[in-house]
Amino acid sequence: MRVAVLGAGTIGGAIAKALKKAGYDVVATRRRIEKAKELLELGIEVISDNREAVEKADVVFIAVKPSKVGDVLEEIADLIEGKLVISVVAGVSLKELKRFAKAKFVRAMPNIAVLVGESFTAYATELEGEEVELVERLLRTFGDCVRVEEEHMDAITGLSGSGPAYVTVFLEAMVYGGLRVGLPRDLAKRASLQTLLGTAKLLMETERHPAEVREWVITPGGTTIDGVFELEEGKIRTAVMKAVDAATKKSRILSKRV
Ligand SMILES: NC(=O)C1=CN([C@@H]2O[C@H](COP(=O)(O)OP(=O)(O)OC[C@H]3O[C@@H](n4cnc5c(N)ncnc54)[C@H](O)[C@@H]3O)[C@@H](O)[C@H]2O)C=CC1
Ligand SMILES: O=C(O)[C@@H]1CCC=N1
Repeated sequence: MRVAVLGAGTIGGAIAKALKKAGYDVVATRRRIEKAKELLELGIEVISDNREAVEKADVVFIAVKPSKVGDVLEEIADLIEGKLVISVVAGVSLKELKRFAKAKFVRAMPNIAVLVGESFTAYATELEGEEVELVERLLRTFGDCVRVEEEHMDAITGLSGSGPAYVTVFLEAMVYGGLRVGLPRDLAKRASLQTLLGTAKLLMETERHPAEVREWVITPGGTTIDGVFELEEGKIRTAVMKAVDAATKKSRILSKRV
């Protein structure tokens, strides 16, 4: 099966790599081919002609910026009639996509953890049966994947699409916390990262509520409660909720700019 990835930038490049690693034949396009050295080294064909890429492909991923998706779809409209086209473009609805071409569209939202096979990818589509099975086979090469109602896609974008950026802010703050109390940089980073990974794994494997796991850590009168007290004073919960809300709202208005 041959897959075209139009717009092999940050996420498109990650998608091309994941598909190639899973054994798919991948052709990718981007404006400046000289920036795609890593993809070429992996045996991914990189060209600048979207029409040539689509002609050769069974499935097409679109990973250009929201402001470019209309132009790209207009350019390839006749070639994607009846073809499976998966858009990972933030904020652009199935209805918008269908305005440009008669393709079998899927709206998906992965995150940058595609690079390590640990994305959370949600997708919405009107397709059924074997076509959805193919979509899932492709998206599973990125990590976990779930079908959702399209009404959730902007919120998914604001939560898990943008989420790695929020987590890195928190992680960096933890490392700085370690530096502040005198830990060497490497040790502070290693301790913070493993704590994040271990806590995520613990919550996933035990399926416990985060509050319950927090109670396991807080020894009455001990160290953790003093740390948690400071976090609550810094209003970390409202800060994170506001971040997700702002990114979701932005996703909702992006589609008006296509
Ligand atoms: N960066 C991320 O973590 C995620 C991004 N997305 C979505 O993916 C899309 C791309 O985002 P990024 O990868 O961050 O941006 P980017 O700027 O890194 O990548 C865009 C790529 O599109 C290429 N491009 C521009 N015009 C083109 C055209 N006419 N034909 C072919 N290629 C063209 C550019 O050369 C560039 O390589 C956006 O719509 C964004 O909403 C979705 C999920 C996660
Ligand atoms: O920042 C953005 O618009 C894209 C969508 C989700 C992650 N990055």
